[in-house]
Amino acid sequence: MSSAAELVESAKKLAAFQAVDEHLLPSHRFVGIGSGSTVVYVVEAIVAKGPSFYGAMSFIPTGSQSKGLIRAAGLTLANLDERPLVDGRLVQLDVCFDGADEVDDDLNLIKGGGACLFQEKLVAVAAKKFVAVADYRKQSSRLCTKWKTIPIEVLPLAAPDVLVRLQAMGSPTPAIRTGLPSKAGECVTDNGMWIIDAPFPPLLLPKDLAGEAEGAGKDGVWEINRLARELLSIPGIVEIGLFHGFNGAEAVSLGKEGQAQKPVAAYFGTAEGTVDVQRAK
Ligand SMILES: O=C[C@H](O)[C@H](O)[C@H](O)COP(=O)(O)O
Repeated sequence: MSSAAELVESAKKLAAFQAVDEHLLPSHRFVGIGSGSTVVYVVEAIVAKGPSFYGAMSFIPTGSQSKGLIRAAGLTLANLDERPLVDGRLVQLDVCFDGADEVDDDLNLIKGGGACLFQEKLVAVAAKKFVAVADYRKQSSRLCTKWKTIPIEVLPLAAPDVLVRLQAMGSPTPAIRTGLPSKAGECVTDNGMWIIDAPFPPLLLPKDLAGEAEGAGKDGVWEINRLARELLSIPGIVEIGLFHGFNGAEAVSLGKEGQAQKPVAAYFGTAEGTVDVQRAK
């Protein structure tokens, strides 16, 4: 491995270990495990705590890679729909750890670089608390600055129409993701869908509009919440890789438990060997 690649790997590991140390408690029973290369270290950090710490916990995967990680580590696997009912409702996950492709100033995320966004969102919204883990390359003030496309999971049959609709919204070159080099043809998700990567100019935060709500989307520049709503209104789009809105703590005060997509904190391993923690204000 080159030294640049080693720096990135060690940054991911530092972030994951600190996030697990600060957010996983021995009293926790249901823990979401996201997808991607950083989450590998989350599982490593959990295993390092020993069976007396994690033995009573069940781990909920966000896709087939994550399921494999949980199994290989010898942790107890449970599917999202297998949580017990309490007062007629599926019990919430205590915490969920997941990676991100880009994180903005307000902890909105782009996810789906590894085509796992749909189950990731289902697990994130089922958790009381979502914690993002990443390396320094993922931090930016506005989404679509460094990671320039939004991954969108679509029904294959609808993909050509969705491409046209995205172009009409101002995404210049939306493209169906290929499975190359490992698979000829389209990238097929864990849910049997395809991914469209749709480029957009850097997204505005609600605070950028300062009362000019009608300006959202003007001149092809979108405010994040409005763009998310518009994308999800397109028939054929199953889910989008924008994680936005509010976090678990805010959901409680808003009376919207079970709808929180944003992390309460993002942990970024740095190239200097430290961890930069961005917490919700
Ligand atoms: O589809 C993949 C997921 O959203 C990942 O969590 C995201 O791409 C970040 O992955 P990594 O930790 O490999 O950068």
